[in-house]
Amino acid sequence: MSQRPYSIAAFREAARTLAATGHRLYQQGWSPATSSNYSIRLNAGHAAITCSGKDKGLLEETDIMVVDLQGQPVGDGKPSAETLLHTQLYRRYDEVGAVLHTHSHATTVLTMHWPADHLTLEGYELLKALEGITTHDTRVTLPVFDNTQDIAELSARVDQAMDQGLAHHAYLIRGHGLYTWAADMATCYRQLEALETLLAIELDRRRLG
Ligand SMILES: CSC[C@@H](O)[C@@H](O)C(=O)COP(=O)(O)O
Ligand SMILES: [Zn+2]
Repeated sequence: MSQRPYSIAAFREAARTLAATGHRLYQQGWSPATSSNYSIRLNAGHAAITCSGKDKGLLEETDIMVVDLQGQPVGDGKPSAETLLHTQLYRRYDEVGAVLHTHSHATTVLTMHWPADHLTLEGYELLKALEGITTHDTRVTLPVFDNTQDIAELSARVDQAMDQGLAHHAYLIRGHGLYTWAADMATCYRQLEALETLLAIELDRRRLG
């Protein structure tokens, strides 16, 4: 009998956390129409991730599966179409323990209406919700990558940008959404909530002119 390459207890806890996270993010309006994907690292070589095409407002523990860090399924299930954007982060940074991806109104309008390849958040107290930031007197630059259906190609572009020192807490994909990552899900959720709130504020401020 072959042994699972991860702890079943760790998987069950991750599946519970991911399902609850989906409910919260759906209620915020940041994960509509089956969009978004979420993951938690299980160990050095595996992550629990949402299966593809699931309604995040109704997400269940059975909608979570395991992939290796090459993005290959371990066991049954069809992993998120964007799995490689998660595994790129887990492979690159040993300290990353959770990844969240959302499709909010604000990230979509900001990246579709303004053609810039980055978006800057500066001077906001809420930036202190991001890992490692201790003052409002700071600037966070989020790279904006053009969207594609070739996720392997996009994950290579993200990796190259990180080689150049870009993308410390999060990045945006044009007309698509936000990816953010942190050491654990509580930190990652806090960071996501801060970023989505600040991006909605940024959109309002630009509308006001
Ligand atoms: C339903 S449109 C959104 C998808 O194309 C995709 O961007 C997404 O976030 C969800 O894909 P999934 O394969 O369910 O993880
Ligand atoms: Zn997406």
